[in-house]
Amino acid sequence: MGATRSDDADRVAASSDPARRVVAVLVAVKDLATAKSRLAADFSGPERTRLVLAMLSDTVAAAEAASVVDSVTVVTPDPLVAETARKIGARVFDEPVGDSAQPPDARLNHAFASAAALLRREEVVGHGHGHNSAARVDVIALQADLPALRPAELDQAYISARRGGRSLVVDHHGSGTAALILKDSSGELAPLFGVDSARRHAESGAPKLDGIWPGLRLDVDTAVDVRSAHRLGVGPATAAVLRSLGWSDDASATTA
Ligand SMILES: Nc1nc2c(ncn2[C@@H]2O[C@H](COP(=O)(O)OP(=O)(O)OP(=O)(O)O)[C@@H](O)[C@H]2O)c(=O)[nH]1
Ligand SMILES: C=C(OP(=O)(O)O)C(=O)O
Repeated sequence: MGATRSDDADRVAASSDPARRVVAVLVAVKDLATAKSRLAADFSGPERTRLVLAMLSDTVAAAEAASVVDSVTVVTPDPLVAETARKIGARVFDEPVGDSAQPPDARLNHAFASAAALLRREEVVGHGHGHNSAARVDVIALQADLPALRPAELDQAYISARRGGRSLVVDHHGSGTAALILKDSSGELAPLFGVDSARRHAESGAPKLDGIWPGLRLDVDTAVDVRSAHRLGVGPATAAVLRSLGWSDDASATTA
């Protein structure tokens, strides 16, 4: 949502441009009680909650600042996540509290798939107002825990994504998916997040995008990842939480 794309004049222009594509970022966050369990050995429950919300805030802010992005939507069953997301300008899709018999990855993929389908059914992305049947919606399903994400990384990944289907940004481990991009296609997002998702997304036809995007690829799951992100340079919300936990800003990079 770079400086000029989100104002009213642009929306009017967009509604009269049949070729214009709308780019919607979609972020999924599970309930805070179970989020980031792999950080439990290093951070208390309340610290994890603050960290998850801060990383979400920095991820959403960076996505909102990307020039190619028109809207950011957070899909979550958690009211505090929803409140945080709204405060920073994201839309929220409330997800029904999951069926505990359903495997966690299935819940996540269902949340992404149904939110993507809903976004693409809407005639106008933005705040759901207006009538722009010509709008075509591209979807970037993005991890919620990318505190070192730079807007330009997301711009470059979207621009390099292939048209007519899905593309994949592999995470820093090489096994997970940092982003799944559906561009200029009437096909489905068909998300396959979960263990080994990079391989499964690739095998299902999504090419892996090349690019030096350390912040985009650095999804934070473990304490080692927190340290890597801190060194790379995290956004202001995450920096504030880590500072409050005694982490020195000197350890983090200062480059934008
Ligand atoms: N909306 C929604 N988001 C989910 C769901 N399951 C996982 N997510 C989100 O998807 C991303 C990856 O999920 P996981 O790696 O399973 O969970 P995590 O909280 O990051 O970390 P761990 O608990 O350590 O596995 C995180 O942003 C989660 O919050 C779900 O059922 N619904
Ligand atoms: C669910 C995924 O992420 P994580 O690394 O957070 O488990 C994934 O990469 O598909």
